[in-house]
Amino acid sequence: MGDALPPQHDTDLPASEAEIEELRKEIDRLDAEILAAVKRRSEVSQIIGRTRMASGGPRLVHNREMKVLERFSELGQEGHTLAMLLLRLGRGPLGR
Ligand SMILES: O=C(O)C(=O)C[C@]1(C(=O)O)C=C[C@@H](O)C=C1
Repeated sequence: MGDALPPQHDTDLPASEAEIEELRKEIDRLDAEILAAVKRRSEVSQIIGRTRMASGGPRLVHNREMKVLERFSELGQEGHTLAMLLLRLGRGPLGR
């Protein structure tokens, strides 16, 4: 990941045009990975939810949701928002 590039530090000069191009490619690759992971996460979450409800269980599991929120809280308030969105995506169209 990014091993063709020199180490980057906050004090470095801005990246060259060529480096910007490489970095944008890295962003494009990361976005594709993130999108695939979010789609899969939503599928898995919906499978669990449907299975639980089919056997009479609750739609939501509070302590699991707390764990997800905690996990993303290292990113601060935006991490909390991101975790909430992931949980909403997992609920599917009926859960919003
Ligand atoms: O872990 C579960 O039991 C799930 O149903 C998954 C999940 C999630 O998306 O993380 C979704 C809904 C629940 O309220 C808690 C967690």
